[in-house]
Parts: sequence; C-alpha cells; structure tokens
Amino acid sequence: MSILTVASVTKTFADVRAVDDLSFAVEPGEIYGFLGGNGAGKTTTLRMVLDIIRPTSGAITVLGGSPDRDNAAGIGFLPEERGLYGNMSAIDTIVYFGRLKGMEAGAARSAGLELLDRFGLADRAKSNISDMSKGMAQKVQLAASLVNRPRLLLLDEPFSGLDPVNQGLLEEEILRASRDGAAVVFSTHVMQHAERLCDRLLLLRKGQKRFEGTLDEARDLLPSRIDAVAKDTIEKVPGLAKAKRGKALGDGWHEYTLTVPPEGDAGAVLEHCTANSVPLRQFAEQRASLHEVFVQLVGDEGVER
Ligand SMILES: Nc1ncnc2c1ncn2[C@@H]1O[C@H](COP(=O)(O)OP(=O)(O)OP(=O)(O)O)[C@@H](O)[C@H]1O
Repeated sequence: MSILTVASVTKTFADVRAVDDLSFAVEPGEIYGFLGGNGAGKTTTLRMVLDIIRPTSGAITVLGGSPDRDNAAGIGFLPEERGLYGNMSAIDTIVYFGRLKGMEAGAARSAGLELLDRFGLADRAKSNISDMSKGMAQKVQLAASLVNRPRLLLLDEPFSGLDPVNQGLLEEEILRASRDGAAVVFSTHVMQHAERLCDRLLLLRKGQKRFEGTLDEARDLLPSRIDAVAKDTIEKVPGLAKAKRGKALGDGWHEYTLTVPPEGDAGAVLEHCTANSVPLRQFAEQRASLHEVFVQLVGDEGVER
C-alpha cells in the first residue's frame, strides 16, 4: 500500500492555480524528490498532505486515511520556514514535538538525546535555541521531525542554510529513514542532492507535473553526448544525430563531439565501431545531467546545480 497518494489534486488561491490536477504516489522506503522552480506548487502540495490547507478538488490519502490529526503520529515534517521557540532548550523542543505526535515524554527524551548525539549536539542538549547558530537550530528542528520515527517524512527545502558537512549529515538521515522503511518526500532546488538521493523525481511547473520517474528516465529525455577521438569515418556511423569535428590531432585523428538522440544508444554506436573496425582512440559517453533536464523541462528559474 502506498504511504502517500495524491489523486487529481487542484488548489487555487483566488486566480492562482498553485497546484493543477496533480497525481502521484509514494511507496514505503522510497525517496521521492519534489523539484520545481519558485512558485511551482511544492510547498502548497506538502501543506495539503499535512492538512494545513485543503485541496480545491481531488483526493489525498496519507498512511491509509485522509490527511488529518489522526495520522500526525506517523508523519515527520520539516517546514521551509524554520521556527522554534528561542527560549526553549534543544531537548525540550524535541520532547515537545514528540509529545505533539503522541509520544510518552520519557521515550521522546531518550529518542531526542540519541538524535542530538548523532547530530554532534550532545553537549548542547540543554542550550536554548536562541543561543545556537542557525545551522544548529536547523538540526534541532530536523531531530524534532524525526523523533517519532515517522513512516512519512516530509522535508521542505531541507538543505538550504546547511553547510556542506551538515548537508552530508542530512543526506545520511534521509537514507537512514528510507532504510527503516519510511517514505521520504523532499523538495529542493539543488539538483545534486536529488541526483544522489532520489529513487524517483517529480518535476513541477506552475502546479503541473512535467515529469515523474527515475533519474535514468529523466536523463533519457535528453540526447547524450560522446567525447571521442576518431577519424572521419566516424561521421558515417549509424545511430548518431550529429558528429561535430573538433581539434586536429595529426595522422587524420580528430577530437569529435558526437550526439546520440534521446531514443538512441551510445553502446550500440560503440559496438558498431568495434564490429566494423572504425578507428577510435577515445569514446566517453556524457549523459545529460539532471540540471540540464530540469532546465529543458521547466526553465532555469530558481534552480541550482
Ligand atoms: N496562501 C496563499 N495565498 C495565495 N497564493 C498562494 C498562497 N500560497 C501559495 N500561493 C501561490 O501559489 C503558487 C505556488 O506556491 P508554492 O509556495 O507552493 O511554491 P513552491 O514550489 O513551494 O515555491 P518556492 O520554491 O519558491 O518555495 C505561487 O504562485 C504562490 O504565490
């Protein structure tokens, strides 16, 4: 059974269609990337899953039921707008969130201390949030979203504001939650995290789904490039959309940039060259990056590599 199902959901605010007939489902253990430029509808979708706002039409199923307080115990959420009570300590904050999710105080406290330890904040458990750096406070908030070992973990732009070391730590936590069987949905503008982590991706533009699938499927949407060193016989090899000759290297050898169309296969091009003794000194396939796919499908507004 899917942990989260969004079926033909639309949300309009006055004349803005923030989410437009969106459907997708997320399975246990899956890491699902929510990608889209500014205003694409990512936060609005997450808020509907959390029952903070209601869809204008369509249906959402969370942990087998409709989104409401009853399934709060199974959900962890890291909002985009981070906010904690400054005069509460780190551990009290985490216990507070655990209690909101229906945990016993003692269980929340020991889970919270374990998380703080894992996040390198064991000695700051009693520090007030207001005395912590922004990154530290963000880790406390992450701990608060994980304290109840959620079956559905929703993270809205979780990497923003974290330094590279803590971004690595967050990646580990996402992988750990998925290994434990949780479905993890996170939104991001940063393609590298999505490339490294996601089992599947959803690309949104103006509230509409532009693509859903694996990273490989996303890359297959664009032509791939082959950097080769070959003689001019390469130009006649079948399966190439283009063969652009570059620098001459002597004795008839040239650098080439070869383009294989999206439906093509660089492996088949190489096999043809080998079977037909087409002279080749170098053959390196460069597949389209997720960044290139993203720019092609949704434009380059608000996207980072
Ligand atoms: N409460 C609201 N009232 C009116 N319009 C809203 C409201 N919430 C969101 N919108 C509009 O809905 C659209 C989608 O916004 P949303 O915050 O979901 O995008 P997003 O993909 O999360 O963007 P970002 O990456 O910038 O956070 C935007 O045009 C936004 O202005």
